[in-house]
Amino acid sequence: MITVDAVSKSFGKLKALDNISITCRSGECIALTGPNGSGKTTLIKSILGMIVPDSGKILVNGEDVAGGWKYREGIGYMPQIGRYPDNMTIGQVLDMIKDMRQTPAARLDEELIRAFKIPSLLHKRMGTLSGGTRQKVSACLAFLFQPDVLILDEPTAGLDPVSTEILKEKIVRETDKGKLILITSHVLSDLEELVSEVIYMQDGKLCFHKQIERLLSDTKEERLGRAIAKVMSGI
Ligand SMILES: Nc1ncnc2c1ncn2[C@@H]1O[C@H](COP(=O)(O)OP(=O)(O)OP(=O)(O)O)[C@@H](O)[C@H]1O
Repeated sequence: MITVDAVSKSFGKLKALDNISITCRSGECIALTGPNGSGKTTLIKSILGMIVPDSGKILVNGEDVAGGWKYREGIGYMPQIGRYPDNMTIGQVLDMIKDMRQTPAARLDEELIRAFKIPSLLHKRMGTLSGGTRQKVSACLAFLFQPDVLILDEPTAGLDPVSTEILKEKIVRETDKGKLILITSHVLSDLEELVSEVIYMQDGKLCFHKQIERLLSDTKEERLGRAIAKVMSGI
């Protein structure tokens, strides 16, 4: 569970987060969406402890994120652009991260590694990978340690259609197991089969946080994109 309580963050005069309060519960797959520059990445980075808010409080599974890094072990994070040492191979990156975490092999989730056929690519150097293969490595790492919370930033960007389906099916399976999954994406058509709730931000403010069925029934729309457009145009 993630609780964001009255969080604000400014960069100079710009309020990137303006008094945001939201609660995200386990077993939900939540779309975090909004226009470019609305504060989504700033919110995610604040949850991950990569940005320190000016005010407010964030709890992840009951732990204050300002209180130390231990809580991060419970979060799998797939960044928009994964950055890895160029001269390491995929195999070395996977081994290094497994070594750092010291998780017993039996507790690793290697389902995506197999589904994306990563074992045949282990010898490839990170610096030579295509954008999509790099995304696959990031996805594998996000799910590897079976975290309770997954934060996926534009997860399907750059993935081919087959890999997108593999990742979407994985997201559904993990949500059904009771994980909390927060996804930012501009590709709403990719999200509508997955998500149970939508958080919409604009200009650093929370515009709404609704269950998807409620959003669709309130707007009498069948498509997520049209429903959001209707709410935001005030119809
Ligand atoms: N480190 C920073 N220094 C200054 N301004 C920043 C910084 N990080 C973000 N901003 C600004 O804060 C605002 C919110 O940015 P943010 O990246 O959170 O938006 P976003 O909703 O994730 O956008 P996108 O959909 O384009 O990824 C933007 O105006 C951005 O320029």
